[in-house]
Amino acid sequence: MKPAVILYKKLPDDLYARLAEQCDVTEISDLSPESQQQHAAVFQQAEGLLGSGGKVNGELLAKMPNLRVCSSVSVGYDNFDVDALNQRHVVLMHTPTVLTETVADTMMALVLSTARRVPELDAWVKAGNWQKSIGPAQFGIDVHHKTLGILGMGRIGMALAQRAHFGFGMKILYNARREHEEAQSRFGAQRCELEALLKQSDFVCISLPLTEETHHLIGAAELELMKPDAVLINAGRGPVVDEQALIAALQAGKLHAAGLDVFEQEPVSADSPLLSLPNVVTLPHIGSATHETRYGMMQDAVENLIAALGGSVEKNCVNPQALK
Ligand SMILES: NC(=O)C1=CN([C@@H]2O[C@H](COP(=O)(O)OP(=O)(O)OC[C@H]3O[C@@H](n4cnc5c(N)ncnc54)[C@H](OP(=O)(O)O)[C@@H]3O)[C@@H](O)[C@H]2O)C=CC1
Ligand SMILES: O=CC(=O)O
Repeated sequence: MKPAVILYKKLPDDLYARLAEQCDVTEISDLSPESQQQHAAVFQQAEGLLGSGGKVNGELLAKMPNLRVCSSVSVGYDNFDVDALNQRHVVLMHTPTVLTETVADTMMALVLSTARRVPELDAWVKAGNWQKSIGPAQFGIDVHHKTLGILGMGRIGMALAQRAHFGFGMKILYNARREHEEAQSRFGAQRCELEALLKQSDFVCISLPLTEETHHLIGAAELELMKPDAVLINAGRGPVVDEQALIAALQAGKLHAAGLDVFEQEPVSADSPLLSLPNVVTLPHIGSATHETRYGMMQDAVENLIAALGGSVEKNCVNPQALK
């Protein structure tokens, strides 16, 4: 008999067919309490769960006594209670690597668009304001040969460093829990304490996961350490930055600009002051959102689920120890 699987994300037809060939699939819209109530019997039976977004915690696991594998269409897994999964011997699969280069492209886009004020000046031109030669009021700041500080020198941090160093001649600083020798040898990247990185960087780029340690890692005190003409880029998770502190720092002119792909609350509230500050570039969490990469992530998530349901967790598993 095929294992019962809940799918809470739309898949392209070919990937749906591949999943359905191996699993007995029930599609639902999301993991909301209403959905859990409406499909209680399906949750009760399911051995696998595939999708993205939504909290998977002890409360949900209690409704899924047969669950063996969760497969997330994301690399970040802060919405999963991994301790609760481990206790229940449920393995969690995710999609690192396939999205790395695309997310690094997005971060570089935020670096360039904040420095050169691309969205702001685009709106200015389209509003008919370009009536004579531009002057200092339209100038930006250079990116090339500046110092880029990376918080979280993992897969995405490395791909960003590659672009910044080889493409833009930038000096690379980083903060991570351990030394990354490859970053040193490939990009001459220097590992720094957080305080030194914040003081020295022209661009501070966050590619950190959200954990208890990284929650509000960047608050008022940290923003105060940054140069007044520095730019903060966050494509990790919103709550790594204390958003109220960031708003206050931007309003007080303590930073040159911010580029944000992630927010404390998503979608960001329409009345957030971040949306009316001209020096803030906002994106709707599109780090990995290209047709090619999103397809690749869904494909990996399907294969990860099938492999893990068959007992194979060599690749893309967050908690292989849960199988023991
Ligand atoms: N905006 C978007 O659309 C996307 C956002 N993301 C976010 O990016 C994150 C990173 O992805 P990826 O690069 O693949 O992950 P990795 O696991 O490869 O890298 C994470 C890095 O963060 C470092 N780190 C973790 N905790 C701390 C800490 N407390 N202090 C300092 N450094 C720390 C790790 O350090 P060490 O090396 O020392 O272990 C590691 O270098 C994801 O978890 C997700 O939240 C990912 C994809 C898309
Ligand atoms: O935010 C996206 C992810 O893959 O993590």
